[in-house]
Order: sequence, then structure tokens, then C-alpha cells
Amino acid sequence: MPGEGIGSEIVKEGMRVLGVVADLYDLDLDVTDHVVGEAKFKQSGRYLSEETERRCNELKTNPQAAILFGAVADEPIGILRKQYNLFANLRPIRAFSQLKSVSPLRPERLNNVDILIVRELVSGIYYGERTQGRDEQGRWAKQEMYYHELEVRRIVKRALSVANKRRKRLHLVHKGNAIPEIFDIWLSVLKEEAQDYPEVKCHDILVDNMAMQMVLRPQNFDVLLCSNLFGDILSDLGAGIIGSIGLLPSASLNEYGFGLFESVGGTAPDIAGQQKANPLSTILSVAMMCRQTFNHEKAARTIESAVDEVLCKYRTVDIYEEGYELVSTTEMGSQVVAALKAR
Ligand SMILES: NC(=O)C1=CN([C@@H]2O[C@H](COP(=O)(O)OP(=O)(O)OC[C@H]3O[C@@H](n4cnc5c(N)ncnc54)[C@H](O)[C@@H]3O)[C@@H](O)[C@H]2O)C=CC1
Ligand SMILES: CC(C)CC(=O)C(=O)O
Ligand SMILES: [Mg+2]
Repeated sequence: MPGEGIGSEIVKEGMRVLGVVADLYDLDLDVTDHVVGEAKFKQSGRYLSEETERRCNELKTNPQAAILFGAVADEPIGILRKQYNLFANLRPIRAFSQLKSVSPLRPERLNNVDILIVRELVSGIYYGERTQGRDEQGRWAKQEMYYHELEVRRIVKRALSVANKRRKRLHLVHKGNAIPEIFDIWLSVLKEEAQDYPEVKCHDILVDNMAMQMVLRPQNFDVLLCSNLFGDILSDLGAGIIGSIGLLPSASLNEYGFGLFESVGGTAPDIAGQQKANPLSTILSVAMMCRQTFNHEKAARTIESAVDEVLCKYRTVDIYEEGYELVSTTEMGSQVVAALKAR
């Protein structure tokens, strides 16, 4: 599902990489293209075609099925996530040693930066009830933030389980001082569920402080457990820390393991259609798909190391520095393909 804006440009490169990796490792893939997005939405009053919806419904309980997604403007992605209950959004933020001088942070602050944002993706304020009106003084609008304990528990369990496989350090990011009812649920559920993971060191931190700490001491953090809104905002902050959002992949999974893999960024209207987008976020999302959906760690690592290799020489404009070769979206994809084929 390439979607709109740079979505189609970056997914094209992701698909080329997937094709090469499938050949390298004999993966038997069944691939279909689907149109999604605002344009389709406007034309037909739907955000997915009937055929796309039928196919997704057929596959939504299949852990070996996945969507490679580009980007869409505004609502359709939220609807897609909700419809297929893709509640567990995993967003790794790893600093690349080759890109230390692209980051606005001092190079020594980027040593060992390896954060995983585990973001709740199908509830919270983005999905709260919306009302608006007008009175004598002007317009008013209200959007509610809602969390049910069940929604909190499943993401808390997921975050603990992934933290247990990583550096065993988890921070619950919240705003319990200003939104106490909601975050009391998060804090108490974490306390309960953490009993099952005695080795994971759990902390909680207010989101405003978290934003500052992430810039000052990013290497102090491992797993950040976030509600929908805070995870969204902190992901882009993480992109800023490592140098570009064009480097950040993501996976969004439901309870069966069916997943949607996509770049963390959006349609990027400022650069769309100009071959300036960095496709590495989608290519690294393909690596996450190999690991998660195809259970093929080797394929995932091969893609990741090809990306590492390519970054030593080639740069799209978002991460360009003197001394490197400036390449377009397609050329960056071709360099990753070449690095893979050379293996
Ligand atoms: N999953 C999705 O489909 C998402 C959709 N959006 C939508 O995208 C539209 C634009 O939103 P913005 O706030 O402008 O965020 P954006 O992420 O599209 O762009 C923000 C900045 O990052 C740059 N950027 C994004 N991806 C890049 C890439 N791969 N390579 C190089 N630079 C990249 C853009 O050029 C821009 O300067 C909105 O309609 C928004 O709702 C935003 C985020 C996610
Ligand atoms: C529709 C938005 C919530 C998409 C977005 O910004 C994101 O998931 O990062
Ligand atoms: Mg976002």
C-alpha cells in the first residue's frame, strides 16, 4: 500500500529490496498492490477498496501476512490501524555511527543510542469522542482521551516482553500530574504486570521531562512505553536526535501478529515527487518485516548491514554531508540492492 506523497517513492524502493532478499533466501512471497489514501477516499467515499478490505480481513489473523505501507494524508491510516487492531507500534531509534555529524547533538551523546518506543496505537486521544459547537463568544471543540484497562494491559505486557529481550530497562512515559485518572491506570497496570518480569527495571517519567532527557541523555533509555499521543511526538523527537525521520522504520502489530510496516514519517508534501525522500526508513521497515513476519533474522540483518554499508558512501539530501555522494530516492534504493547482490 504505497499511499500518497513520498509514500509511493519510498515503498517502491522497499519492494525492490524485498524482492532481492526473497531471491537470496528463497522466500516464497505472494504480493499484491493496493491503492489507499485520501484520493481514493474522496473518489469512492471509502478509504480502502472493497477488494483491499476483503484481502485484509482474510489475512488479519495471519502472523505471516503483512502490509508494507507508504504514507497517507491524515485520517485513513488511523482508520486502518483501528480496523485491524494494530495496537502495538514498535519504533526503534538507533543512532548510526556513520551519521554522527548529521545529528544536531554532539557526537559523544550519540554513543550507544538504541531506544525502542512501544506506542499504544489504537486508543487514547486520537480516537476519543469529538464534539464541537459555538456559543456567544465563539467556537469550542472537545476531544476526549479514553483508555480502558484492557487496552493498557496488552501494550504494557508487550513492552515488558520486548524490554526483557533487550537491555531490560523500561520507562513508562506519562503525564500523571495533569491527567491523573488515565495515567493511574497505566502506572498501576505496569506495577502489576512487572511482577512477571523481575529482571526488567521499570521507571516512570513525565513526558515533558522525557522530551528533555531524550535530547540530553538519549543513551540512558532502552524501552519507552508510551500512550498514542506521546509516542507519536517522541518518535519525531527521536528522528531529530539521530538526524532524519527518513531513517526511522516501524511495525504495528495486532494480537495475532499480523502487521503493518511503514516509515515513521508522513507524506512529506514539501519534497514529494522530487526524488528527495530517503527510502531507508521503508527499507529498514522491510527488515523489521523479515524479522517479525517471516521469522527470518538473517534476512533482516542482511538488509540492515547493507544499509550500514551504503551510508558510508551515499546520502540522500536529508542526511547529506560534504564528501559523500548525493543520491536520489531511487539511486539510494539501487545502492542497497547492489550491496545485497554483492553478498
Ligand atoms: N503513517 C502515515 O501515513 C503518516 C501520515 N502523516 C501525514 O503526512 C502529512 C504531512 O505531515 P508532516 O507533518 O509534514 O510530516 P512528514 O513526516 O510528512 O514530514 C515532516 C518533515 O520530514 C521530512 N520527511 C518525512 N519523511 C521523509 C523521508 N522519508 N525522507 C526525507 N525526509 C522526510 C519532510 O520532508 C518534512 O520536512 C500529513 O497529512 C500527516 O497527517 C504523518 C505521519 C505519518
Ligand atoms: C495520523 C497520525 C497519528 C500519524 C502519525 O503521525 C504517526 O503515526 O506517526
Ligand atoms: Mg507522527
